[in-house]
Amino acid sequence: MAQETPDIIYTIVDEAPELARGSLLPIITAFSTAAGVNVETRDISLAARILSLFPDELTAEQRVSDDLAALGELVKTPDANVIKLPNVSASVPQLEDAVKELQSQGYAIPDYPADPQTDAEKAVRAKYDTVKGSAVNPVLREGNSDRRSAKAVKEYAKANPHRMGKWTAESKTTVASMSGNDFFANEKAATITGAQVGGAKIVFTATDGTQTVLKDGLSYGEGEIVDATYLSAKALRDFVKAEVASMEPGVLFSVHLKATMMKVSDPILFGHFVSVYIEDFLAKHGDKLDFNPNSGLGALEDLIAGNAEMEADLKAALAAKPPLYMVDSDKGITNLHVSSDVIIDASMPAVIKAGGIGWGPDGKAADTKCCIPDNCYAGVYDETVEYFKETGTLDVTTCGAVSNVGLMAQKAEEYGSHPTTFQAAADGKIEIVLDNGDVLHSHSVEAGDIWRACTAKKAPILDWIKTGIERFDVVGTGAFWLDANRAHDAELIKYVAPALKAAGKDIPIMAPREATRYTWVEMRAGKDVVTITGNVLRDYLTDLFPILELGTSAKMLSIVKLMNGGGLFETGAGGSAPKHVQQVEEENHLRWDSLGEFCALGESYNFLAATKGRPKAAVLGAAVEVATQKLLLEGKSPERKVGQNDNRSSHYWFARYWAEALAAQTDDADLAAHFAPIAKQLVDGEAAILDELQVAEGSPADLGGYYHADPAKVASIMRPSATLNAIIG
Ligand SMILES: NC(=O)C1=CN([C@@H]2O[C@H](COP(=O)(O)OP(=O)(O)OC[C@H]3O[C@@H](n4cnc5c(N)ncnc54)[C@H](OP(=O)(O)O)[C@@H]3O)[C@@H](O)[C@H]2O)C=CC1
Ligand SMILES: O=C(O)CCC(=O)C(=O)O
Ligand SMILES: [Mg+2]
Repeated sequence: MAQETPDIIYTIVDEAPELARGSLLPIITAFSTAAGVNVETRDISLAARILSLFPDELTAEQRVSDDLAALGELVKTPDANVIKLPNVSASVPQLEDAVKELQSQGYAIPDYPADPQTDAEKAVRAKYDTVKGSAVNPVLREGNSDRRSAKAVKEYAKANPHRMGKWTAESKTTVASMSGNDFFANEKAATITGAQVGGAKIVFTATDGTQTVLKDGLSYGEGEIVDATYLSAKALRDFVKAEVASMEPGVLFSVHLKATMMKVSDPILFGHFVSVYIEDFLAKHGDKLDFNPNSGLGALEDLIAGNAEMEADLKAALAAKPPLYMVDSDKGITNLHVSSDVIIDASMPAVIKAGGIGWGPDGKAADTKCCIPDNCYAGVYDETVEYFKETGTLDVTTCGAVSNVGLMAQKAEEYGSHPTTFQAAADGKIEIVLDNGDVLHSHSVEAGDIWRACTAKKAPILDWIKTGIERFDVVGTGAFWLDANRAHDAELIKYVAPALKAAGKDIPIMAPREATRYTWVEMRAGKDVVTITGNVLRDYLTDLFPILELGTSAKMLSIVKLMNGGGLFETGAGGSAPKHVQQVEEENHLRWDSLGEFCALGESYNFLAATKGRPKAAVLGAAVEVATQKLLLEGKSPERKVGQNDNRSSHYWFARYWAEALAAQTDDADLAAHFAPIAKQLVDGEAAILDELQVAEGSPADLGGYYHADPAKVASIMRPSATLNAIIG
């Protein structure tokens, strides 16, 4: 890292937002420089994170610094002002692809050891495990989450409703969950106090008495909520079998998990769905193949490619089961292809937005059974599905805005649990043993069961309650989503209820299912509603409501108020839209909407102005807001098809409106004088610029790599207008 902390750090990431950065960041940098604001980048892409693991294998020129680790330190300081774009949370197949790509580019990094045997392989695997799954967000999110739509964005969505599928009472779409023995049912929780404060370990004791320390060196503080639970593998398999057996004709089968964030537990859950679905095939060929069902059908197809008998048997095994919900029916990619393809926070809202519809192997829309095995949060989707069956499609022209305040800081709750999640190697018990000798939690488990421990620390809890109350005061309607009948939530309520009483606030506390219905009813009546939730619901709800209200969660403003005073401004609430990259490769049209980036940028300037006394940053921020509103009103956001506005042309309009707003403002005469001629050039150059941006559209684009694209190629694809480049300078 540079000696001095930059005013603003903009992240280098992957996939569509990274392509968008290629065109947007030069504009941001040029405008910032004019106001004396310095913007630097830090690379948190999957490729960079992989390369930073192996300095010894790389040449001096190839080595990259561990920017994520440096940022992880920065966010603990008041100086942090980071704009964080969505990045890939890699599944194992994605990680393997990225490694192969880097090797093909001449980086001598080791293969990903799928089944490490030697110590050397185990060491390599341990390194790769640190970049697997959701490995960035938990490091940077040293604060709680505040996500909402900017007023202009919401008003635009009401005036320009997106397409929605029709909900009818006859829909056969359902949500199916286990009847017990899941994480929800088996949860135990306690709040650490007095002599319990201090170290702890997690110990597995097999039925024959042998003990294994699964995790040592844990440390719990005063007031920290610690919970533990497990999900029975046997109960899960029984559930999957029963749900497959009870399918109605014409309905698609699907499973919705979060294998990226829950990178230890959910790939295993996914694997059970895969192995039940192709049980006939595995019974016949399983022994001959080195196949781990957790990797999905995509990996199996690769493994048996060219073996006609196995290919035919796999086809027959799948045909013997109900039709699967498809990720991409044109390409034959099913729900069970790879665990990172169907991510619940995006996939369930997509089904609901479409009117309870998924796409089947025949490419036709159909009702869908959505399996969400664990009951902790499945009720949110079940209640939503039932609510829409009863009440019909949401009217986006009249509904209110749903915002969220989420407990997230310091790896709160399930999303911090991967280091303390284990699959039981045999029958026995798993316990959390405190240094004072207390057994905090104990569970009897069977081989294969998935056990996990989660924590929520006191300071983040108190900050979350305070922020929740503040937002409630602004919004006027809302609730704390906590279930008094769930062990963890009951401990949290012991914080929330007294805090509400002390503050004299009458904010309801409701279990997720009840709160879901309450929120739909109120927002449908036109009221704005704030949902004050834990970490998982923060993630789920900030996709669910925006995807229905705004068409996409990419348009959300996503602020992380860091605990030590800094600011982290995430762009949107959604992901990195891999489909958008494919479209660029095929026909050089990027439909990624940078609205989330615009919102984050405005906030970041305002934060800089407020915390560092930088009035010029405030002028930039105010002008960003004016430009964003105008862009929406003038309909200059990206559209889906070649020849329409795309990401690049929308950035041109953004730059132009931004320069015009800076030229027109009267708070800073120097900036007005600087931007007046730039605004004029952008106006005069309109025809030439739009023409130059259009030229290559419709033909394939070579990015020189997927995870590690060639910066020169990306720059030339994303900045094809010489006229615009000359003006931006
Ligand atoms: N904060 C983070 O870092 C996050 C990262 N991810 C990562 O993103 C990847 C993809 O996840 P996935 O679940 O497919 O979700 P995405 O949010 O990437 O995509 C879902 C769909 O939402 C629409 N969409 C999303 N963002 C935009 C945008 N800016 N402009 C226009 N449309 C948009 C697209 O619809 P359409 O195709 O119809 O245009 C897209 O196909 C994964 O690798 C995941 O790990 C996911 C969530 C958050
Ligand atoms: O980190 C991830 O994998 C996803 C994060 C996410 O979906 C969110 O915060 O909304
Ligand atoms: Mg999310």
